[in-house]
Amino acid sequence: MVVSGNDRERIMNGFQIDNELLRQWRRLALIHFPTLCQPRSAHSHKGTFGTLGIVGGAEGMAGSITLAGMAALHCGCGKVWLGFHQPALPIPLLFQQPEIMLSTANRLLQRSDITAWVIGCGLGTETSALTKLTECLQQKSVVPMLLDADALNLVAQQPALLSSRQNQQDIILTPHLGEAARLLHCTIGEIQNNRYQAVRCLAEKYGAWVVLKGHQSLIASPNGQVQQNETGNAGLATAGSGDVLAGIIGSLLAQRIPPQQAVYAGVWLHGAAADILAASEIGPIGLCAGEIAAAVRWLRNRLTEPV
Ligand SMILES: NC(=O)C1=CN([C@@H]2O[C@H](COP(=O)(O)OP(=O)(O)OC[C@H]3O[C@@H](n4cnc5c(N)ncnc54)[C@H](OP(=O)(O)O)[C@@H]3O)[C@@H](O)[C@H]2O)[C@@H](O)CC1
Ligand SMILES: Nc1ncnc2c1ncn2[C@@H]1O[C@H](COP(=O)(O)OP(=O)(O)O)[C@@H](O)[C@H]1O
Ligand SMILES: [Mg+2]
Repeated sequence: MVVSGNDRERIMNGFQIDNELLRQWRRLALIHFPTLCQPRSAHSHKGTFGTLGIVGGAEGMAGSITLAGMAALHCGCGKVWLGFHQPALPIPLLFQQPEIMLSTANRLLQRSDITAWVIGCGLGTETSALTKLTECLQQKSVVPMLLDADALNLVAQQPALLSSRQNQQDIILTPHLGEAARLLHCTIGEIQNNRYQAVRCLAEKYGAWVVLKGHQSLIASPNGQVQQNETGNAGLATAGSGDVLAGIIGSLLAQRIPPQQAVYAGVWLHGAAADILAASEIGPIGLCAGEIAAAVRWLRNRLTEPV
């Protein structure tokens, strides 16, 4: 592919982005998420960038926890521990029994180095998951926690699960329209027609940050302030892109970025990565989780360069 010689386009690692757009994004990031624009110290080590604990990956859904973990590392956190399913150990399917998975999650819960949690990627909804979720929520060390997918479905069944948590302000919920409808006990159509009211209602009901995912996702703060995200495209309409978002936001939380920055930055990076891919030779159709995570990494590195 012939690349125009002027400074408007730049091909790096297979990604292309208009330099003026990149300058705009850098200026926006410097204002709204300045932490993302700081280059790394030469003396950093993996502990510098925090540890994300991910609980999920129930039988048959190991992919979701792996996608979230991969995305988290691409977005810069130092370590990721997966509870329930250890993809590094090729556990044959027959060994993916709840008791084995629970023992893995129990070991994870004992760790003292976890700086943020993601609960729910493929959590499944059998009672052991509920037990695990409850224990995670009541963790003595109150670190930020993102709930996605089946964790949201469990909270929809048992709203009191969240009330046990001391500081709701460091909880992030990331429902798509289907999960939001379950949380609000209404139809998807009602959510679709009243997105701002729905996301605000969820944030106030649970006292948490809420991302109502979809085209131009909405983000509500615990006190009901709503912002609309302007990045992203329909290339994200593929299975796993929500798990990747959970990994991205979880990664930023694990890096000790405050929830209000981590939520906005995570949703913005996720959509911007999809926009980079859609504008490249790849095109918008069928973006896969690995490409989105790689584009997030590429963009994070560009944001640390001078405007
Ligand atoms: N590789 C793996 O292991 C993966 C595992 N995963 C794990 O699978 C679990 C189930 O997650 P899930 O989102 O696939 O199913 P679920 O929440 O029951 O939604 C289906 C229902 O809701 C609707 N609906 C959904 N989205 C909507 C939207 N945006 N806007 C509107 N409607 C929407 C949808 O509508 P329909 O398809 O009927 O049009 C249907 O009615 C979860 O734990 C997740 O982590 C996945 O992450 C993928 C990769
Ligand atoms: N048409 C679209 N435009 C922009 N973003 C989209 C679109 N469709 C889906 N997305 C994004 O993709 C992700 C889908 O999340 P989710 O449905 O939970 O996926 P999964 O559970 O399969 O990983 C969300 O972040 C959502 O905002
Ligand atoms: Mg999902």
